Amino acid sequence: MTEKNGETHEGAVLDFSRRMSYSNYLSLEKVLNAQHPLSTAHDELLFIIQHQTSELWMKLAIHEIRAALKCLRANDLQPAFKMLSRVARIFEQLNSAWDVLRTMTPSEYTDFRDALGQSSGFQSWQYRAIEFLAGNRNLTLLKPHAHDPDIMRELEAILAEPALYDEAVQLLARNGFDIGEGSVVNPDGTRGESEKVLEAWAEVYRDPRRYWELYELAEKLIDFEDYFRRWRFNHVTTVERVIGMKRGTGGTVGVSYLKRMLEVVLFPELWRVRTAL
Ligand code: HEM
Ligand SMILES: N[C@@H](CC(=O)c1ccccc1NC=O)C(=O)O
Repeated sequence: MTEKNGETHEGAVLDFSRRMSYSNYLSLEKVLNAQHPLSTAHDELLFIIQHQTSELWMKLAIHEIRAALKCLRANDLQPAFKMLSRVARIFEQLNSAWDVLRTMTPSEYTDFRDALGQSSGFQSWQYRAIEFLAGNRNLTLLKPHAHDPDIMRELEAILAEPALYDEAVQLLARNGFDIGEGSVVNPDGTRGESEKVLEAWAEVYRDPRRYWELYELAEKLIDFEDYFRRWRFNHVTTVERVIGMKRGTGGTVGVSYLKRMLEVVLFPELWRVRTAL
């Protein structure tokens, strides 16, 4: 094939003056011009890109969880399984990404930490959205977003709907199990334990063949929480490695706060059922 400038390359289209190109389709102009370091420190670009890519993967996780919720509500479990598997894989991707950030030493981080002011991952609204979607709903954590009506609307819309775990427990009810009052929500938005919900899951786990879809759903949720826990663990370990026991820019005590978050359980009866079998 001959292009009008006379050059060819393996039949590839070479003239994009009037066609949609790779960059056009992906809005790379915007994405690749969205890194604005505030210092001259070499590692600040790593820090920014690490967070931006994490936020992009979180955007996809939110998209998948919301779609999975719709499917569960419609008793359409197979597509929900596929989406939940994808969410776990996204977290696996986020977990591997810590290896890149860990190449940054404490001295290298100190070179630009002051430039971050009081900004912190604590203010990641997409991270909160994922926690809220899963079922961990601490309303105090809406506060850092009170100044932004668009984000507040988005988070409140998520809070207005049942969470992933509520949908799973409702599915138990629709399959004839007695779930009592359903999943227990503690005053701080974390999940407590219901004996009835535990007993229902125990029945499912005692006879997986009979309740295969509920069993598969439970295992998808456990998989998701497993990867989510690994993310929290990688985060706190990286933080300790980089800033030790310093207070966080977001105002918390730092590592001790993050260690406490390791104890949060998203789907309590699904973990306890293992002991009950
Ligand atoms: C050197 C790297 C990092 C350090 C030193 C660090 C430090 C911290 C600290 C100290 C906190 C507690 C809140 C505060 O007071 O600031 C925090 C929270 C948080 N960080 Fe990071 N972080 C790092 C990397 C990341 C990355 C790559 C992400 C990915 C998006 C992230 C997301 C978060 C989130 C979501 C929270 C809130 C956790 C919660 O409330 O449970 N952080 N971080
Ligand atoms: N909380 C961190 C700062 C930090 O890590 C951060 C700052 C701005 C944007 C994202 C961040 N990442 C995770 O918390 C610190 O105390 O050093």
